[in-house]
Amino acid sequence: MSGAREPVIEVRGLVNQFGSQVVHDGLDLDVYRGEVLGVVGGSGTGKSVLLRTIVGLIRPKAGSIRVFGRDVLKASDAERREIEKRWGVLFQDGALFSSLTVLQNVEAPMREQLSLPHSMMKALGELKISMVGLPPLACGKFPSELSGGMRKRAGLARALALDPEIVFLDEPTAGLDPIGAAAFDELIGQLQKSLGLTVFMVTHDLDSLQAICDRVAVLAEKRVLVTGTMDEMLKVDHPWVHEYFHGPRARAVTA
Ligand SMILES: Nc1ncnc2c1ncn2[C@@H]1O[C@H](COP(=O)(O)OP(=O)(O)OP(=O)(O)O)[C@@H](O)[C@H]1O
Repeated sequence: MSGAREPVIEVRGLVNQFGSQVVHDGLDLDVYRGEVLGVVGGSGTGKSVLLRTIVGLIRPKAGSIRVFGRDVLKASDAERREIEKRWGVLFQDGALFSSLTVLQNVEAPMREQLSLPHSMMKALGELKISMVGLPPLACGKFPSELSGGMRKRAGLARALALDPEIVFLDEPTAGLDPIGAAAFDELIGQLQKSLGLTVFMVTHDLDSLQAICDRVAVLAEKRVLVTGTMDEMLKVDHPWVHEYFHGPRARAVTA
């Protein structure tokens, strides 16, 4: 993680509500440039909703979200497009277009955002696909022809299509076997270091937290209850945090 703590995402007083259900109530969070932040919390605490709100898929009821110092909720459409070019998102299921090949999926954000000759997009797409450890043969395959792990990698290649500064990952290792999950963690860690990425990662995976996260943010009680390193999490006196970081699964990871 870089020494200067420059916040690239600043969330303040966020309120999200669906009908009578308040999911976030005054949530604050900073994400610093170059860090890998793991976002954890019990099921339904609003981790995915937080990610989706930051990237503009959910409009919050109240609060402010600054990304790269700009208020994304008040940005014009043109400003938003400029900001969106600077991040990539990997959704839980990869969210690939099923009717497009892997290469066409990776080219899609380039077609939308850049005006480049097709030969250049193809070359860049192939580069991203190799960066995530997929063989060249994968370029011409459709998502349905890939394993779950390969689909995640293809989704990651698409998230990297525009050379983003921030990557948002929603439970990237969910559904992978432990070896596949460890390999995916290693890939994210390597890419983060070599590309200097800031990573916002929603996860349930204690191995991922231990392996690649610089800091952890715990969602509970409709807000970010606490942030800190894994070591700091061990000292937090809160029932859910204690159970999560001291439970049998945690002991196996931190031992
Ligand atoms: N578009 C929506 N409309 C209505 N309710 C929603 C919507 N999106 C999410 N919710 C509700 O908001 C709450 C938080 O959902 P979210 O998916 O963020 O949880 P999570 O912390 O990511 O959970 P999990 O760990 O189980 O994936 C849930 O109760 C969910 O039903």
